Amino acid sequence: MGLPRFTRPKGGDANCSSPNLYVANCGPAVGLSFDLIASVFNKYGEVKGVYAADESGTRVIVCFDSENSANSAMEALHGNPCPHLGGRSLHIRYSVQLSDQVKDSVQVSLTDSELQVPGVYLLHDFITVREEEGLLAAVDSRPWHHLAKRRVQHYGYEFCYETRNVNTNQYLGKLPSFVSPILERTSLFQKLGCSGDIVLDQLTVNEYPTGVGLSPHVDTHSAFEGLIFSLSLAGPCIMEFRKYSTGVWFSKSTSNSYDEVSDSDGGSNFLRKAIYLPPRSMLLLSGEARYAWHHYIPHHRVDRVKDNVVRRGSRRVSFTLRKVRRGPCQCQYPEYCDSQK
Ligand SMILES: O=C(O)CCC(=O)C(=O)O
Ligand SMILES: [Fe+2]
Repeated sequence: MGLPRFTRPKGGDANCSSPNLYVANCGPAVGLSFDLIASVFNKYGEVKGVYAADESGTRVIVCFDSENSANSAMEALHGNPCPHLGGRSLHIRYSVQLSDQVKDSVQVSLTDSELQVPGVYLLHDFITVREEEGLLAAVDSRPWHHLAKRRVQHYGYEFCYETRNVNTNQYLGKLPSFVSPILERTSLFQKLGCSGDIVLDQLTVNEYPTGVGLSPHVDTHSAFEGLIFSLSLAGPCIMEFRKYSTGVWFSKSTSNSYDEVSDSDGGSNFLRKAIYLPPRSMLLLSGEARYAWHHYIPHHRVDRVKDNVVRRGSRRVSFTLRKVRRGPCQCQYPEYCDSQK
């Protein structure tokens, strides 16, 4: 099923009758499934579909077969606590045409082969649930460094968000032993045809509260070598990949900590793809994906994945494993490369 082509009405549009209703204060983020919402609205006429109105998870579009049905539902349900929807008071308006945000959505792939970004590899269930618990306990027992919207830990070398680089003279020591099994297992990617000797010496642990993402960026070429691994723990997210038509080695965002970003970035001068990263999956960025594509985690509480709406967990923790570069980058993508500027 495609995305709905309706949105919240603005100004005078609110009074225009329509078979489609914009319903606020209900949705998957407050524990009300689309099926449940459809069953309640079905009492007033045939519901053709219930869709996320935006990424909040608390606003939906209910599409009826006729304006009459929508009118009846509006009269009965607007502003009143609804016992079948957790007693919530619904705020309902008639819905109008296609929003930019909906137009802005991108199909989300489940696998690397479906994604078709050269150099992206994704292995599901890279670690077990037990291992995941162990890794989360290990990092939770260590001090977190607070950024504006998320918390981080650095091992091996500190990553400096102002310069987007590492200070190679400041070695923090070997990577902690709790990542050793993961480091060993990265050899699985070689079997997938990903070449390169993998001696990783830098780990950044990111903890994203629900709804927090990461602005579009290319990991600085001069800071890290060509393989970047990212293990997802605790909660899922989607990662979007953008290939800009003109090379920009620095992030599109103005923020140093990768925190601030507008979800809508025009969208016309770049190619967009997205992949779903479930907990315990390991992502590898190599080659073109690592050097020439921006990666980005949209700031969503819920993600649309195929025909499902997937809620982000209460947090997502990622382990990004990289190898610090010792000389200038000599990649094949000079237009994206800070070493070759
Ligand atoms: O959280 C992630 O999976 C990605 C983190 C990332 O891109 C980075 O630290 O540069
Ligand atoms: Fe990154």
